Amino acid sequence: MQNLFRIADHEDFFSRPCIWVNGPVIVGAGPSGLATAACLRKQGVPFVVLDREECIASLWQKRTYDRLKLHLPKQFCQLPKLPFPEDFPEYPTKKQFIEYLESYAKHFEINPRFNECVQSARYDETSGLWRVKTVSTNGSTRTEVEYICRWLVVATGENAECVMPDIEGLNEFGGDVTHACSYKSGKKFRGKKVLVVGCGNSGMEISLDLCNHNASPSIVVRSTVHVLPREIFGKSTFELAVMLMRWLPIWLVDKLLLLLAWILLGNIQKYGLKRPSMGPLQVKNIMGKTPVLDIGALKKIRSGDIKVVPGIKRFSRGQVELVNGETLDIDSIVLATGYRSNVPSWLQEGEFFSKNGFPKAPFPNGWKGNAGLYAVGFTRRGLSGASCDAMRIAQDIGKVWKDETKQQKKRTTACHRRCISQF
Ligand SMILES: Cc1cc2nc3c(=O)[nH]c(=O)nc-3n(C[C@H](O)[C@H](O)[C@H](O)COP(=O)(O)OP(=O)(O)OC[C@H]3O[C@@H](n4cnc5c(N)ncnc54)[C@H](O)[C@@H]3O)c2cc1C
Ligand SMILES: NC(=O)C1=CN([C@@H]2O[C@H](COP(=O)(O)OP(=O)(O)OC[C@H]3O[C@@H](n4cnc5c(N)ncnc54)[C@H](OP(=O)(O)O)[C@@H]3O)[C@@H](O)[C@H]2O)C=CC1
Ligand SMILES: O=C(O)C(=O)Cc1c[nH]c2ccccc12
Repeated sequence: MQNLFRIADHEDFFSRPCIWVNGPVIVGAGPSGLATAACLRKQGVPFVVLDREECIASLWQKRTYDRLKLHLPKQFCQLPKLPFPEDFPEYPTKKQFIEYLESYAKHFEINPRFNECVQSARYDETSGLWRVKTVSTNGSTRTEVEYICRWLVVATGENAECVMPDIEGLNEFGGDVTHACSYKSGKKFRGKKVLVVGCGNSGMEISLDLCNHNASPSIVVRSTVHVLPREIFGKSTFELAVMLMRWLPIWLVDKLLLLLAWILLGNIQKYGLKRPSMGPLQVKNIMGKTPVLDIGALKKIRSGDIKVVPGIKRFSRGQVELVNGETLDIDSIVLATGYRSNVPSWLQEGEFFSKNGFPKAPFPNGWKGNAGLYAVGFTRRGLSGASCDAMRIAQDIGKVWKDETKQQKKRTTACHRRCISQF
């Protein structure tokens, strides 16, 4: 590793080794971190990528179910500078997407430092540098390291932690309770009555998967939900929306989408699926809540194979009591209650990021903070938003890098910071 070196005489109180990074530290080796690293590579800027897991794209490799496919067409999901292979289908499978990400990392020679969980990062005013502390564990051995760098790229994602709801009686339930991030397939739920809590894309697709494995799912819809067909007259709904957005205001695109959804799906409210008063794209933009792109759950709801139930009042042993007073016997619970950012738990900064772990400035301005701080993949616009951020960040850092390299060459002075040394 050429752009790292250990500052042997600079260890802190707990003899945590300090490592100088020549170039930015990127926290997270998911699609966002990989895209940023690839764009930096193209600019000739060295970098270090850190990830808490032992693989790239850990969300996709370890925390998603088997039947998952990308739900936006492939052209909206590929990362910068290396398109998907031509033989990929319109909606690549999770396996194909992971294969693509692996080859992407290889192509751009991105070798993350795995098993490095960032515990804190703070900007040191005196030195003008970022101090990034990590912990790695190997069995009972715990190693702490501090990385020191000039630029910090936050790429830990919108889905870093699972949201576990605090519902009365959940501890007394007694049966199997799984978060969507640990759900793999409906195989082990065959013949079981399963309560799926949450009706986003995860809750809907898991309910469908449970049906396909001969389980009996009930899905909790506690508030409202936008369901759209994944395709409208053979064309991707998302693609259609992107096209319409070029000419029309968002509220009008929303009205058209809802009209088309009504023609194709009919009135879904009669099944317990009440729509928000705001349109689907506006809800996504303002609240960050993704509309459900239906791939078959609605048909099962219509046929009664998936039962829609209102909010939960409380759980008791083997049972759930709903807000309408109904009580259901259930064997298992799947919590498809969503995810959250973990940035506030480790980044010691309050100007650029807000308390919810997202940049305060909305898209397209949430990628650059002060003092060399950047964020990639917090746009609520999926993989295409992450690609946009990555290109902007690499260009921004690349410009400074190139200017300084030019100046250094002119002066022909050896710069300590830029010296290429061995770790
Ligand atoms: C089930 C599911 C399906 C999706 N499908 C689509 C889709 O079809 N199209 C689309 O555009 N978007 C989709 N998304 C949105 C999703 O956000 C992106 O696909 C994508 O994974 C985001 O990439 P990311 O790199 O920003 O975050 P992630 O993929 O979550 O990667 C973040 C990485 O940071 C690491 N990390 C986190 N905290 C730390 C820490 N403290 N220290 C070190 N490392 C850390 C994690 O281990 C992880 O590897 C989907 C999301 C989910 C949950
Ligand atoms: N094929 C694909 O590409 C897929 C993509 N995804 C993406 O992953 C991201 C995360 O999706 P998802 O995991 O569905 O999370 P979401 O945040 O989209 O949905 C969470 C759901 O849980 C509900 N909820 C939360 N707490 C409770 C509670 N206490 N009681 C009842 N309901 C509750 C929410 O209801 P409320 O709205 O009332 O708060 C909401 O319906 C999204 O961007 C999604 O598009 C997910 C799956 C598949
Ligand atoms: O799948 C996701 O989570 C996404 O964020 C992809 C996405 C971005 N913008 C959208 C609008 C409608 C449906 C999905 C998306």
